[in-house]
Amino acid sequence: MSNSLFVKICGLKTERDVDTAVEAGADAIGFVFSHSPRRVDAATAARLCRRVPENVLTVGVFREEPLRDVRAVATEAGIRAVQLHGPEDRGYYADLATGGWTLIRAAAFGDTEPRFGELGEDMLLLDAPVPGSGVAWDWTRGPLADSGEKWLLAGGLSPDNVRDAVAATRPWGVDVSSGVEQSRGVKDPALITAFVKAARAGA
Ligand SMILES: O=C(O)c1ccccc1NCC(=O)[C@H](O)[C@H](O)COP(=O)(O)O
Repeated sequence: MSNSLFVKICGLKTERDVDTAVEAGADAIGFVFSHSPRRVDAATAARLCRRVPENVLTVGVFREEPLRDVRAVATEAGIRAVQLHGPEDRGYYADLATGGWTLIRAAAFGDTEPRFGELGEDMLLLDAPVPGSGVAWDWTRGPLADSGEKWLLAGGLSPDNVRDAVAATRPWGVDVSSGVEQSRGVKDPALITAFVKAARAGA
C-alpha cells in the first residue's frame, strides 16, 4: 500500500479488471460475494486473487450474510480483508478478527452517525444508503475530515468528481464501483485508470 490516498476499486469480476486496477496503482480491490450484478463466487475470486501482488489488499464484500458463510467464502477465496454492509454487532466483528482478516465496516449516514472504531473495525467506509448504487450522498455531513482515522469515502464517486470530493472531505481513502463501469456490473479499464489518477490529484 502506498503512503498517499488509499484507493479501493470494488466489484471486480475479470482478469482484465484486476490487472487494470493493479497497474493503475490501486491499494485495494474488492470482490462482491452478495447478491449483485457484480457478484463472483469464491472459486473465481481465488483465481483472481492469485494475480494480485502482496502490496494490494484483496477485499471480500458481504451484505447481511451469516458469519459461518463469510468465514467459509473468505477462506476459500483467500482474501485478506472483509467488508461488511449490514447490521453486524461487535461479537460478529470480534469473531472475524480472530481469523486475521482486516475488517472494513461500511455504514451510511442516516438516523445515526457512524463513528470510527465503534465495532472494532480497522477501516470505516462511509457509503450511500444503497451500496454499489452509484448514488452520491451529502459528503459534507462526514465529521471525519483530517481525523487521521482510516475512513474511506464511497458512494457515487467517479473520475469526474473524486478530485473535488477528496479535496472537500479529506478522507484517508476512497472507494468506487459504479463510477468506473461502462454498464452496470461491467468495468471500464480507462475509467479505472482515470479514477486512480484523479483521486490522488485531489489528495
Ligand atoms: O456493488 C454491489 O452491488 C454491492 C452489493 C452488496 C453490498 C455492497 C456492494 N457494493 C459495495 C461497493 O461497491 C462500494 O463499496 C460502495 O458501495 C461504492 O459503490 P458505488 O456508489 O457504486 O461507487
